[in-house]
Amino acid sequence: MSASVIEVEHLHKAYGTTVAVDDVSFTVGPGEIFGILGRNGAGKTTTVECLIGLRTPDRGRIRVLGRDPHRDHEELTRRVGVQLQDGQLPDRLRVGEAMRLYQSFYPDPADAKELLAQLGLKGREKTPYAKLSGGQKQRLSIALALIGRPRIAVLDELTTGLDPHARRDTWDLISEVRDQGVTILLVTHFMPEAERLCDRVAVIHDGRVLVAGTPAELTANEGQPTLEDAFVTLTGRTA
Ligand SMILES: Nc1ncnc2c1ncn2[C@@H]1O[C@H](COP(=O)(O)OP(=O)(O)OP(=O)(O)O)[C@@H](O)[C@H]1O
Repeated sequence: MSASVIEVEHLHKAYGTTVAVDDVSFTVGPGEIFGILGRNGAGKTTTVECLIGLRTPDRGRIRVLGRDPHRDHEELTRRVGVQLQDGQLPDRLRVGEAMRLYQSFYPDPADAKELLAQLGLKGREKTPYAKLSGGQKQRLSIALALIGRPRIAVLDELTTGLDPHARRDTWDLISEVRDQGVTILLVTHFMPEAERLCDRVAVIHDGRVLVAGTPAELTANEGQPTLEDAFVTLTGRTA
């Protein structure tokens, strides 16, 4: 028996001769906001894609809510919300239509109007996806990740492209979502976001976990003033 909602043990994944993930292990507890940090190409996306069943690991064991992401993909799809990357929705799909479409995938979806208002998209229901600004697209992708009332939300580059006001509103929303018991996996290079939101983080470098702990532990262990300084020191040292 384990209390973890996400367990990754000795994950390994290569693309041909490129080893993207090389023996990555970590666990995430219920209601935690867990950050996966790393430079470009570190192996973050590959790790997350294995976690949500989009890729099959070469080796290692993954359990999400006690299930195997590959074998139990369909069941997990209903319980894990994933933020889409830019450009993954049809240009002509309207905001309200996208929300209704995603609501139809889940047994007990959240209220679309309320969620859009929380994300600053009130009154945008009739706007086609292509006519949204970059920040509005980003906020719609967060709304779609949360519409199914997931047990786990996987958020990749949560606030990239958002202005400071929208970013702070989004951070507040994510904190509220977590307070409702949702576990959050946050993939980011934006250290102030990780410092502000994450209970624990893992720094991935060249497909391996360099360190894991609270942002305060990592910062203190490196003797640095901020998580960003600690991150640069840690990942620069091994470059
Ligand atoms: N589909 C693919 N085919 C071949 N190589 C890939 C593929 N996807 C990723 N890679 C390689 O695997 C390594 C890890 O990539 P990954 O996308 O997991 O990193 P990342 O940490 O998410 O990077 P970024 O922050 O730039 O998104 C990189 O060397 C990348 O070039």
